[in-house]
Amino acid sequence: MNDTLTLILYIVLGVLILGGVLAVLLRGPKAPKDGYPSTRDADDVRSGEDEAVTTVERPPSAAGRLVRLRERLSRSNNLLGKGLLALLSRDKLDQDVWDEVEETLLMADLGSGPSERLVEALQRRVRVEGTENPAHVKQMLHEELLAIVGPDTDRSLHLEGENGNPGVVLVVGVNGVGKTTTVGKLARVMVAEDKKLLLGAADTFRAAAADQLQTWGDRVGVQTVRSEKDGADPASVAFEAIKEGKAQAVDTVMIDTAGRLQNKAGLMDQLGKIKRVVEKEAPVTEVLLVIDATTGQNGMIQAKVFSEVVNITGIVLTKLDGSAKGGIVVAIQEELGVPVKLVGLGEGPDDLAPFDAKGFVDAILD
Ligand SMILES: Nc1nc2c(ncn2[C@@H]2O[C@H](COP(=O)(O)OP(=O)(O)OP(=O)(O)O)[C@@H](O)[C@H]2O)c(=O)[nH]1
Repeated sequence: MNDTLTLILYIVLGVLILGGVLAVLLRGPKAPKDGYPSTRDADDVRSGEDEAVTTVERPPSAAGRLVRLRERLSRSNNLLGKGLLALLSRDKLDQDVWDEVEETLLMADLGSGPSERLVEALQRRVRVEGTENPAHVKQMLHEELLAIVGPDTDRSLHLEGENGNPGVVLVVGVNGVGKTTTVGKLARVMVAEDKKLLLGAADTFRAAAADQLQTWGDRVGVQTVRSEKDGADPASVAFEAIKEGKAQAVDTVMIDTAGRLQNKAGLMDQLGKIKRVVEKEAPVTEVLLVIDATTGQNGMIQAKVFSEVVNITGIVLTKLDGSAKGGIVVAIQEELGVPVKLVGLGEGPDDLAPFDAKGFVDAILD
């Protein structure tokens, strides 16, 4: 009896010990409450980081964007439109009125040549068509302004290359005009069109500039080629970007350049070198000069200097949402003989629109 009791006691004790050992073994290692302070291998993620890594935005297409952004263009430029229409609604369109019309156009940065031509064309039509009816004159103004902005100008962007090369887009302009922002916004447009692209951070003056570009790229899953060294040779970063772009068979490589240059000789050296070095790998298909629309005459001077240094193929006019001087579109095209291809109408990621002459004139006058 005693032996049986002892045996049962031993069995119960054995089961209890075995159960305890199994419970400890099966529980596994305990993770720290706030996650591990650093990653241990490539697939490991720090707590809270997993979402940031996997969230890639799908930006909207750029088609019809000027229509969405028209309100902003109207808001900043409707004083010009209203001023012109008030003048042209006067009972008598005498020389004083025409002088005031010309002054209003000049104030909106249209430039002296285009302002004079526009007034002459209107005067001629009023005389020939023999009417001063405000609605009719408004229609004439609409048509003549549109003619001067260039309704048939080819404003297509050359973003893709030929013969197996990627398209190479250089984005140039002085600092602060919105270059990096424009590259970021344009990258979104291309991603929306299912294009494969790569960014090159050739603005090596500030590490923050490359960070800013990379942030734009990361949001839409686009890689940025950059140098970790401040002040690295911009041409070599651009070259690496093109090489990588070719290896990955992307459609386009977009290069953001620095504008912080002291003088024309420095600018010429740097942009010239970037272009030369890049073209060892693939031809440059588009050189976009970014101009801040709020800088008026200063922007025009910058445009001239850049156009003497590099062959500009398109203008991006930024901050048109904050400028009442939309006439700069005409002045700059006239001065450089290069079309405005894109306009920036806000700080939002999708506030960049293809420039459309009719939409622009409608926004100012209607
Ligand atoms: N309102 C408005 N702001 C804009 C537009 N485009 C750019 N900006 C703002 O302009 C500022 C300068 O833009 P960046 O892209 O950093 O200019 P950047 O030319 O690259 O300047 P650096 O890197 O210093 O050479 C930023 O605050 C942008 O948000 C626009 O179309 N409208």
